[in-house]
Amino acid sequence: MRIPFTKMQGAGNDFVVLDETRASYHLRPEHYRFLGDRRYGVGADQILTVRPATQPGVDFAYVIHNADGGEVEQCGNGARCFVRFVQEQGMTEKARIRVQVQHGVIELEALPDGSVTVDMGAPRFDHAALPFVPGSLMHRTVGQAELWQLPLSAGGRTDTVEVALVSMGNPHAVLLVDDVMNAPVEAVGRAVQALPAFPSSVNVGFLQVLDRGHVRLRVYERGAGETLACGTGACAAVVAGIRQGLLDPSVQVDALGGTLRIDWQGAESPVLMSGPATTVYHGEIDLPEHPWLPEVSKVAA
Ligand SMILES: N[C@@H](CCC[C@H](N)C(=O)O)C(=O)O
Repeated sequence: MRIPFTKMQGAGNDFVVLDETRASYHLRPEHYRFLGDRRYGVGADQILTVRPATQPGVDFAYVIHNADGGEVEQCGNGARCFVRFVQEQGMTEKARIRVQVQHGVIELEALPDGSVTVDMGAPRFDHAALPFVPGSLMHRTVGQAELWQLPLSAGGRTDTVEVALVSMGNPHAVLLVDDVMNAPVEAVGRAVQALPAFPSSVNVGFLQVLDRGHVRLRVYERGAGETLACGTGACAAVVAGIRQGLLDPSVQVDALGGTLRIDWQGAESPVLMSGPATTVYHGEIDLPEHPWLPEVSKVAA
């Protein structure tokens, strides 16, 4: 089957975008994995599929798959690219769009300067929302945040890292670091994801606070490995920093691939995320009925 696609990126977090508003391709997880593969397919951190809305008062639905083929609840950078996509394809003339994602409805606004602001909804901290199963893990309270001590074993040694847990619809564990460029992002990210306390795995953010309105962030994503930026990761990291009393309500987040602005007034107020969204190219790909990829090409679980 030959299918059209659009390659997009938001702050370097890259996407294959599919339009299923007129026809459904009935793709299986191995197809998404193939599309996301950088050698055998197109290559992307996530695959976004635009579909018709199934609820009143909502403009579109979109479904998100990680590069490993797993479906996920939410994607911040993807939401901004989604808006650009439906505008550029002439699918809507609205500047404000309501869209269904797996975990609810989010609102997006295309700004005249070409950037997009997304209302990502209120963060949640209850364990069921992540999900997080603490068992006998210890925690302490700093400001309004609970910091959980996670034991990580590597090379015969056990270290402990402290994380704040935030759900932005999808799960995030956020660690504070002094120097994010030299943080062991992959080793610690993989070890945290593998803990039984995170039965659905978790996105792991490494946050360096530069000042009360400016941070650096790297994220080891569930199902994609380290990406150049993670929108929900930026929201979660800023929320975690504000709750620990380290950050003001409006923060510039420098990711490896670009800059995002995150605003949060606390409590039940929504997290607002602004940043770039760019179309890279349009193409078509022949999708095998039974795509094959070597084990070695598997992305992080
Ligand atoms: N890159 C994304 C997040 C994509 C989903 C994430 N990997 C997960 O599994 O939850 C973003 O910009 O938010």
